[in-house]
Amino acid sequence: MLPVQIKPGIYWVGAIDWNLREFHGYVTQRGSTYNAYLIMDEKITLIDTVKAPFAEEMLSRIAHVVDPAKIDYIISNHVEMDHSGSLPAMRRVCPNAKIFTSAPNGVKGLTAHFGDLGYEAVKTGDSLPLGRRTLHFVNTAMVHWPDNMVSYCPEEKIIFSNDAFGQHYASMERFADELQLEDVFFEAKKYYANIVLPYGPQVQKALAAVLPLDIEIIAPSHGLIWRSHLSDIIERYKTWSANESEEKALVIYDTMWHSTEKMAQAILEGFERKGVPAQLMSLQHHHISDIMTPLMTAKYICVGSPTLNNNMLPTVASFLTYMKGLAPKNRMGLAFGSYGWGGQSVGQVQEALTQAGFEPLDEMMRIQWIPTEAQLQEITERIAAKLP
Ligand SMILES: Cc1cc2nc3c(=O)[nH]c(=O)nc-3n(C[C@H](O)[C@H](O)[C@H](O)COP(=O)(O)O)c2cc1C
Repeated sequence: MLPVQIKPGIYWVGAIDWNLREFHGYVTQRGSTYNAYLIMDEKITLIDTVKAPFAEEMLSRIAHVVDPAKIDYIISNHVEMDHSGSLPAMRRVCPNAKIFTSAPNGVKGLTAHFGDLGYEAVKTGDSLPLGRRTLHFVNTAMVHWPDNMVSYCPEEKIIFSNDAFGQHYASMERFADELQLEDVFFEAKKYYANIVLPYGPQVQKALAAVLPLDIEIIAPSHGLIWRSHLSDIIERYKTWSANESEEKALVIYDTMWHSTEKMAQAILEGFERKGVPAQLMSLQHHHISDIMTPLMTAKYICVGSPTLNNNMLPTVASFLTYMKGLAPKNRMGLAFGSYGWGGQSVGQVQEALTQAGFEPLDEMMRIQWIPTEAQLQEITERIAAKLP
């Protein structure tokens, strides 16, 4: 339970949630961390806290540096409870510490969650002198809640970016460059796809406000800290926030008796024929949050469901609802599936893709009962014919 010094006088004092596997519907195979940071200055300052059950872990790390009762300032960059959940515990330990949060939504949100712990409102342009250092606040509303803000320390060139640039990744290492970078980028992509994707314009606004700053370290509130490869993660955020997709395809489906699966394979072959990288993703084997990662950068999204009691399968409906909420843009969609008599599922999938704003790649593809070889070949040819 040791703190980690990230710069002289600045410590990571967060908590490691090794066993976290589910985060409001997002599968976190690698666990997560809740990152809180302690700045030792004339005003001893804590940036964010940790999820409530981890308050003791955070306090024990702080205690290695300073008596937690001596903390003067607490900055709450984000109301969500994985970062604010230990504010009541901190209030008990240091009753006179000032808690700074965004105006007005940070104050409103923290009050709704924890009652009036005594909050001081700050907004973009405000700065807080700590002694040798200062903190500057930038409101980043809707990246990804209305209250979000980030805190920047110009003397140290550190931005405490809260959820932005974070990843769910439990490890003893604190810096991204201490691990396999591709794994960290992958988790950052999964995080963006499942949490931040609906807020592209707000991310771009936040990037415009923050990127002119002189930054050496990005210290997010989950996962690894960026002290190198800053331009790599920033470039990814620019691409993801612009909803830029690649010539790649996903064929996502569920099936009861494998007919829709055969159609999915035939569609996959169509992409293969035109050299478009494609991935087959069965909803029986892939969690919807894992589908979102490749989906975020794939242009062609094909979704298949057989008909069950006049409806699409619940797994497909669940995926489509989740995807619609995350609102990927600039995509082409295709609905397909097998049926026995009414065959309503395919039209329902088609409607969901239209509602999601996807342009149709082709007419929906419906096959009664078991597809024949000839029908499967026709599917492959139709897909190939539609591709550039
Ligand atoms: C429990 C059950 C309910 C079904 N309900 C419908 C239905 O309401 N309408 C329909 O057209 N087909 C219905 N079917 C038939 C399936 O859609 C058909 O068997 C289809 O080929 C299955 O495709 P799959 O092999 O991809 O699962 C039903 C099948 C089952 C097993």
